[in-house]
Amino acid sequence: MLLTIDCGNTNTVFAIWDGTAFVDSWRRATNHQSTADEYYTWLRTSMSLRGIDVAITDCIISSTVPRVVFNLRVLCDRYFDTRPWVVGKPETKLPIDTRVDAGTAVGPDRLVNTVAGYNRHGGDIIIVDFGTATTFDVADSDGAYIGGVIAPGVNLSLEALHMAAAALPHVDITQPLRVVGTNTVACMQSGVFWGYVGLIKEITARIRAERDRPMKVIATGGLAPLFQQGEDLFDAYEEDLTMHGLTVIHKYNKENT
Ligand SMILES: Nc1ncnc2c1ncn2[C@@H]1O[C@H](COP(=O)(O)OP(=O)(O)OP(=O)(O)O)[C@@H](O)[C@H]1O
Ligand SMILES: CC(C)(CO)[C@@H](O)C(=O)NCCC(=O)O
Ligand SMILES: [K+]
Repeated sequence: MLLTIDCGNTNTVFAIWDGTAFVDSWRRATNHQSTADEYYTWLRTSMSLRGIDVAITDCIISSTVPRVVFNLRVLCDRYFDTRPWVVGKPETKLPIDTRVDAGTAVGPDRLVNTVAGYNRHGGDIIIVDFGTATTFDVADSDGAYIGGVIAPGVNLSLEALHMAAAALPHVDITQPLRVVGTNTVACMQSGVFWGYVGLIKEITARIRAERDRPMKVIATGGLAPLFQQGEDLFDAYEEDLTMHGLTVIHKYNKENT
């Protein structure tokens, strides 16, 4: 069985792939101080709580936080007796090209999303991922990653208002009924929600114009469904896109090395 690990700046998701489907997945806060022993104890407990007793033989990691990779490597080595594939490391090959400025270290999550999007939908697509940051990744007609856009994440935008302005509270994102807020919380939610709808529309329209061709927009990340409500922003929403990409990259490396 394959263990796929997607480590973002906020959350780390572990999933088990049986070659055909995901058996289950678990999410925890990203913390570079977590040790291999802590990961293992937590994972074992999480698995047994769901009645899952399978042997992990392979592992692949995508991490936007370089510091956590060390302990995840130790986890794989000590407890699963396997050397993990780490996306972004030279020994882990990608089934797509990367055409960006020399010296650019593209976030592994963005490369994985592009692999997954191309695998499911073919080329000329835009992938929007609502994580800590909101990223737009552009795949060429041959699936190559050719760049994209990085915008502040939805929760980060709300948090920034709270952090910087003494009178602005901590609020959660939701779709406001009206644009004109009649209280502080509603005003903040309106600014971020409708501002984001505009951001998504404008950026995808400009990418299509710049590329001068039709392009499908695939969304992933926990907050994507919120923005899809009543708006025609995405052609598809795929919750498991990053995890799917990890399985594709793992298969590619198993078959080509
Ligand atoms: N309505 C909502 N309001 C606030 N948060 C939400 C809502 N719906 C889903 N979420 C959150 O969205 C998050 C989805 O996680 P996702 O993996 O897409 O990105 P992340 O974990 O925030 O960022 P990163 O991957 O960069 O660590 C979850 O933490 C979930 O709690
Ligand atoms: C943009 C984030 C934070 C999104 O998770 C991540 O992909 C990252 O750290 N990227 C590095 C810079 C880049 O992708 O160009
Ligand atoms: K993510």
